[in-house]
Amino acid sequence: MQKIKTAVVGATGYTGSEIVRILSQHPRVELSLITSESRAGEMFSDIHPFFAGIVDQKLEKAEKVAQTDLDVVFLALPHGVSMDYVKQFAGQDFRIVDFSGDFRLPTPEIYEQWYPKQHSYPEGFPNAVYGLPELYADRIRNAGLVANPGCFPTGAILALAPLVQKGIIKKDGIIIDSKTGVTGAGIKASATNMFSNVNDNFKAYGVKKHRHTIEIQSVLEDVGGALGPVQFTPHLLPVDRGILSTVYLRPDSTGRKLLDDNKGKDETGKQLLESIFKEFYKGKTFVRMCGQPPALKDVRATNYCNIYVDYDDRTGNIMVISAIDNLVKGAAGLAVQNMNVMFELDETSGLTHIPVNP
Ligand SMILES: NC(=O)C1=CN([C@@H]2O[C@H](COP(=O)(O)OP(=O)(O)OC[C@H]3O[C@@H](n4cnc5c(N)ncnc54)[C@H](OP(=O)(O)O)[C@@H]3O)[C@@H](O)[C@H]2O)C=CC1
Ligand SMILES: CC(=O)N[C@@H](CCC(=O)OP(=O)(O)O)C(=O)O
Repeated sequence: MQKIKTAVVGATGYTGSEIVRILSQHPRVELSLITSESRAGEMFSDIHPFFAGIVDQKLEKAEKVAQTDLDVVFLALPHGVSMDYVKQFAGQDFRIVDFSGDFRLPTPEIYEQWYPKQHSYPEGFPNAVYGLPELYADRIRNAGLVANPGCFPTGAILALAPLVQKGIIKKDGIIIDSKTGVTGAGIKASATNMFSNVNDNFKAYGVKKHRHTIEIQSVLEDVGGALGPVQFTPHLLPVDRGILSTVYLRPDSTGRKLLDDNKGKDETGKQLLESIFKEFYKGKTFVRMCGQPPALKDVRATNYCNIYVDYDDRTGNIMVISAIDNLVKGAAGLAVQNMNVMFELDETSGLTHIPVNP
């Protein structure tokens, strides 16, 4: 059977090397090209010795992309850099999955309100499809440019979409509290994420202004209509990988009636909420509804998103807790899942890893 010819641009970084890890074991993929601008000419496995004997392939410059026969190109590049590559590759035969935030938002104007750069390729927006297959598989199937979601938005949107669509929560006052591992910040340690500042420590950052706020808000509004401003706060955990998000919601009058009517009956509020999620994610292998709050190690190094939902009848809050691996379901695994959808493979192809725990 013919293999899908793939390239990874920016393969030395955290998400770039993570997608090389996944693609190198994908039964339907040929890893045709891996690139780096700063390390071109070097062996990938010399830079990342954990690939020794597995991916002993030379890194090329990205200019090699245009000269290579490819079906799909993964751009594992920073925001503000990706857009120039997407522009440069316009009109080529291959399809693109972009890991950055450059094409995730509805318009270039909104992008420029939340990212510190003028967009160099606004013409790319109408063709970009938001790459969350649990919501948009039909759009992704034929897309030329897939904007792979941000890591926080993936966990937060999967935790919220079923209830937003069902229309049983108040549109105002959605609170998302997320905790992430350090690899979310990329391979180059800044003062914020250097060992001595992260180890044995914990703090919030991006308060009131993190760019993922608008990404989460835009997608949820696409799913369920206008919402009041979403409150999103990320925190930096002293762990390598993983994002745990806790979402607090108020049921609206319909939701409250549904939940309160259930008091003392066979089906508790928790079970009622779970049934909404199970219905919404029917047939979606990578979303797992759990009977207990998830832990990061329940999903580590896998494409799973584990979700716990509950109703607290003391406070009247609905709580949803989700866990993902930021490098897999939050980036590289999701990109491969998107590729599987685009090339009409089984969605789980190459993504059947079991979590590493402990
Ligand atoms: N880390 C995460 O958990 C997630 C990251 N993302 C997004 O994925 C993208 C990559 O992130 P991540 O892997 O963490 O980042 P890293 O910093 O780890 O890697 C970025 C890569 O981009 C390359 N690069 C940097 N600047 C340039 C440039 N000017 N031209 C060409 N190549 C360049 C570097 O390669 P070299 O120096 O070898 O050329 C490096 O390999 C980002 O857009 C990020 O926001 C999305 C979801 C989750
Ligand atoms: C720890 C840390 O710094 N995390 C990053 C998450 C980046 C990410 O993965 O998402 P994008 O693709 O949108 O950049 C941050 O908060 O900016």
